[in-house]
Amino acid sequence: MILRDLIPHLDKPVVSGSLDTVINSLTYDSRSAGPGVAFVALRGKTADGHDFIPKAIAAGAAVIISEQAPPDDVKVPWVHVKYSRVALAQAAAFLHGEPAKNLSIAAVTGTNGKTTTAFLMHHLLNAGQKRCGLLSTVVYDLGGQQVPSTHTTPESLEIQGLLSQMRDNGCRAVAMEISSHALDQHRVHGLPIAAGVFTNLTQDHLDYHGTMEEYYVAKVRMFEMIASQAKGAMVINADDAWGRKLIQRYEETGKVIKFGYGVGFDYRAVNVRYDLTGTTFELEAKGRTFLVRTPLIGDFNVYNSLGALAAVQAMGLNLRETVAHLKNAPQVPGRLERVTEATTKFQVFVDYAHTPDAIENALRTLRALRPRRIITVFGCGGGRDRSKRPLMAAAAEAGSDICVLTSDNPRNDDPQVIIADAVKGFTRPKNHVIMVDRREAIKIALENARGGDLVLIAGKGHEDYQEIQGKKHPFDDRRVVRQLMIQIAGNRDVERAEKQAEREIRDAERRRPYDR
Ligand SMILES: CC(=O)N[C@H]1[C@@H](OP(=O)(O)OP(=O)(O)OC[C@H]2O[C@@H](n3ccc(=O)[nH]c3=O)[C@H](O)[C@@H]2O)O[C@H](CO)[C@@H](O)[C@@H]1O[C@H](C)C(=O)N[C@@H](C)C(=O)N[C@H](CCC(=O)O)C(=O)O
Ligand SMILES: Nc1ncnc2c1ncn2[C@@H]1O[C@H](COP(=O)(O)OP(=O)(O)OP(=O)(O)O)[C@@H](O)[C@H]1O
Ligand SMILES: N[C@H](CCC[C@H](N)C(=O)O)C(=O)O
Ligand SMILES: [Mg+2]
Repeated sequence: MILRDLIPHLDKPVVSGSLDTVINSLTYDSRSAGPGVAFVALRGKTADGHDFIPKAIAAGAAVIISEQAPPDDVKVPWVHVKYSRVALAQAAAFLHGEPAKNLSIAAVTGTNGKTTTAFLMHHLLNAGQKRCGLLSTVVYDLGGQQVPSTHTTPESLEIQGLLSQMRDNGCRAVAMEISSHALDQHRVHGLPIAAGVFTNLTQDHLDYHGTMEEYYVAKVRMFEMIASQAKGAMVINADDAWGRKLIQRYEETGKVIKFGYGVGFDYRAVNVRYDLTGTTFELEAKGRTFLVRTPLIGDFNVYNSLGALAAVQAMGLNLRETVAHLKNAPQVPGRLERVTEATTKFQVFVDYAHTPDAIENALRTLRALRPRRIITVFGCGGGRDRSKRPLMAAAAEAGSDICVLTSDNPRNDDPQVIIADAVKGFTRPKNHVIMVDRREAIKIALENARGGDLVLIAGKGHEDYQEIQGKKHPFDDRRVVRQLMIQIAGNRDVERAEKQAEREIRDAERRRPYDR
């Protein structure tokens, strides 16, 4: 494209230089600027892209897009805009041929349940004959082709590139998680949302947003986007206090769909029952009652199921058929994923609970399975909201018989300091063990588990690494559990135990593949 074609797609740009300048691609990182590339200067949390404009020019950048006016002596074509993150989203959409125009977008935001809800919507849309892509914390699915996920919601430039590949692969819909960071940083600017789900809001990311109110304000942006569109459904958890605030704010738009357990909600669950193999409940919606079965367990997965069902129904799928498809929902990797067989003496679950609320919910769900005791292994992430650490410990202690406090991803923090922060949340000194090394901590839990017990390994879910001092080391809770179980059962040959664990993992993945 040439600069002239791009200009009408940006908000009030002030342009200097030749409008016939050719632009082949965009970047927001000076290190990948070069001839034919337009460099967009973003203000970041740790650096300011404007400081790197001279570097981008030295590398041969074709155009600069910036929140600063050009200096007098500059020779490179320059586009001065008010918000460069918005300009990046607009330019990326144009460069990729506006892929969102060909895709129906099912979005989900909230503190917990985004990945699970996105997986469910992806599964239901695919099963309902709308070939569907997926943007999630766990994986990006471009319509059958899977690529590793870098962010829950990547930068707008990456989003538009991924959406264009989905479109080219024949997708008609996409299920995507929208994080509060993405909303705050305009990563999803301009995307038309057919249905947007709000799961809940509880403490997380206060390191970034400062207060719960600010965190909520970021989430509101997704609903502001839907409110400003001609169409679109707002699917909101009406049992959540922040959800009710959203409902009040948008009720008059006529776009709100309420879900939860409350009487009179548009999608309401009653008579919920669950066991190790799944959950059954009655759905009251559209003046009818449907018997729903899902392989996901727990009350919170009832919420995730309700949100997903309501969203895809609002997007035009038949509710009765959709309810039937929920039976075959995939295991969401690392979300209450049972690593043991139903016949094993004690059960082990791996779960991604890394907030106080998620730990509380995961433990309440597991307690309802009536185990003899619950042993919980958990840690807190480094480089993240420090104030959630003691709250996570308090939630773990309240729901467990024994806690093994260990490391999650320490990142650049000192693991001992993280543990010291968390320990402050414990009230009963005798019910916890501290073991910094996560593998050893899991071993302690497994060695101490007896018949009828249940072990929860919380925090890392699907992650296949542990980040220590900026370096990612291979570490997958599910693999580690399998290896240790084999070793504890008598096969002390570590190499053979690892091989056997790999075979078991392959078998488990064959039995319960996630949607492809
Ligand atoms: C806190 C946060 O969201 N940071 C994101 C942000 O980085 P930043 O603002 O810190 O960027 P920066 O390092 O200050 O640099 C500013 C600009 O200068 C540029 N730069 C920098 C150096 C240089 O030599 N040249 C140059 O041009 C950078 O490319 C950037 O454009 O913008 C970057 C580019 O888009 C993101 O990659 C980065 O995500 C980081 C890696 C991150 O960890 N983000 C997490 C917290 C996040 O976004 N998480 C949410 C999920 C949370 C949840 O729901 O649980 C997510 O959606 O994944
Ligand atoms: N609706 C829900 N309400 C409360 N807790 C939930 C809910 N759904 C899932 N959880 C808990 O939160 C954990 C994370 O779930 P999930 O990955 O679906 O959320 P997420 O919002 O995508 O998280 P992240 O922002 O970190 O990617 C789960 O492992 C489970 O313990
Ligand atoms: N999206 C979350 C994931 C946290 C996962 C947990 N394992 C940790 O490292 O704290 C975050 O980036 O804060
Ligand atoms: Mg997620």
